[in-house]
Amino acid sequence: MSYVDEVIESVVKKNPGEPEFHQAVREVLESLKPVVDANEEKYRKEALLERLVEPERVIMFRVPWVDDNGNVQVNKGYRVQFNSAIGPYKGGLRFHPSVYLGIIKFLGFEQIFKNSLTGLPIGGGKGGSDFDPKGKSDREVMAFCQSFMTELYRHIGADTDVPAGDIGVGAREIGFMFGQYKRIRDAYEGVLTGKGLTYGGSLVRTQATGYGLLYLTEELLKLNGKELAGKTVAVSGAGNVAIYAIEKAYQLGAKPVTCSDSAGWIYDPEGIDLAALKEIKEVKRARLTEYKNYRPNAEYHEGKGVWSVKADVALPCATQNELQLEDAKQLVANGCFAVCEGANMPTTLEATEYLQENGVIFAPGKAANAGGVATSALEMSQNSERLSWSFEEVDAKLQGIMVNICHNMADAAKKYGNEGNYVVGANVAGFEKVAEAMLAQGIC
Ligand SMILES: NC(=O)C1=CN([C@@H]2O[C@H](COP(=O)(O)OP(=O)(O)OC[C@H]3O[C@@H](n4cnc5c(N)ncnc54)[C@H](OP(=O)(O)O)[C@@H]3O)[C@@H](O)[C@H]2O)C=CC1
Ligand SMILES: O=C(O)CCC(=O)C(=O)O
Repeated sequence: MSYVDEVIESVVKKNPGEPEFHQAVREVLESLKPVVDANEEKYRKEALLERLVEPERVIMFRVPWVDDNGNVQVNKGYRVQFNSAIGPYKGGLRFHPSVYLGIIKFLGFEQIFKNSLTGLPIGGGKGGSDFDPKGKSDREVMAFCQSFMTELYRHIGADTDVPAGDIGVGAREIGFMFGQYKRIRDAYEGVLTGKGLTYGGSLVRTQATGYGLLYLTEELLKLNGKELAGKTVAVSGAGNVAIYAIEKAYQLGAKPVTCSDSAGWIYDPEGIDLAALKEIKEVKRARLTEYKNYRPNAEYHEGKGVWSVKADVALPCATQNELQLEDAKQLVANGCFAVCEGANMPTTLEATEYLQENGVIFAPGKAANAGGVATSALEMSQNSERLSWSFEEVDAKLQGIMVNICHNMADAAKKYGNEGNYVVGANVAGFEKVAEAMLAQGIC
């Protein structure tokens, strides 16, 4: 059995009941085989892969809070500090009822390579809770966030671990958590990113993941002799990533025609009405059923279905494993030629293989959605120097980072004989720096 297969087998055995974590490890390690084969003796001697797949620290805690009826509620809280070889742990917090340890571990593991790809000094971490902010009052969300931070504060810090948002965690939640950290620690520091602009946030962070996704998509299409302008785009999700992906798609001359939430999806052949979408999701925090009030001619369907629409480019921006083999088949049959992942691991392994085998340009999330965390790292830099950069300056840096990621993953794929396989390219390019740093730092 190869070294890679041995480690995958042991991960499955040692981490039972965590299929998303197994999936993420398998995707990364399988594609690293050429690099691992070339360095097997050294890596085995140092147990490099065994250390890579084991988080440096896992923190799990109780989060008690009182709801608006005076009842005590209890949620689970997590922070997985996965790898600090190249910098302080960095990665978002997810508040969603589906959260359990396996989800946080898969996200933390992905984050190691994504953060490395940005070229910035940030390690990999992730956290969250099974708390569902949907339908809760602002006071309930505040009570939860304050309780969550009352435990988390002792494990994080501007130079140790810097959380940010993810599903269910936006500016409101970050604000409540920042306030509580400051109060307990008596320290005004850049301990979270995605902060509001009045208290240390960075311009462009709100837009960064969606914008970055489109910057990378445009560059990757160019590399493949195609262009984004004039193309029809299918987007899933209706949250932070999806909204700003749609905004930048318009700015780059494309036409986004779909979006979705966990209840249903919209097909608007005239192009998604961005102002309506922002009002429904960012202001009213309402369901997509409301979209018909703004655009009576658009279609609303319950359940899943975004990938059945005819589109040139698909941008999954909702959640893990939302694009499955049957969806991939529909996309290919409808002439889709590029899939770039805005969400983390939205495409199953079988669907990814099918898309690649059918000549679809496929950009994995750890490269395509790295603009969010990259801009978070720019927020950390601004906090450290106690300065704020202009929108244009941060946006230009973001664009430069995404273009670099695109070329680095394409070059790495080519170097290891897998030209055009950007899954291999992104994993190899992200891994090489982390591996070198881990080897240089000894057994730790
Ligand atoms: N925010 C960021 O900077 C970054 C986010 N990502 C990834 O992008 C994805 C989206 O995150 P973000 O936009 O921030 O999150 P949001 O919470 O802002 O939006 C998530 C969207 O996806 C939908 N969704 C979430 N879970 C499910 C589910 N189980 N089934 C169907 N739909 C679902 C939500 O619908 P509903 O409202 O009905 O729940 C919502 O429309 C995630 O995979 C996240 O990890 C990656 C890099 C950075
Ligand atoms: O901005 C960050 O620190 C993290 C963003 C994130 O959660 C992600 O990249 O998946």
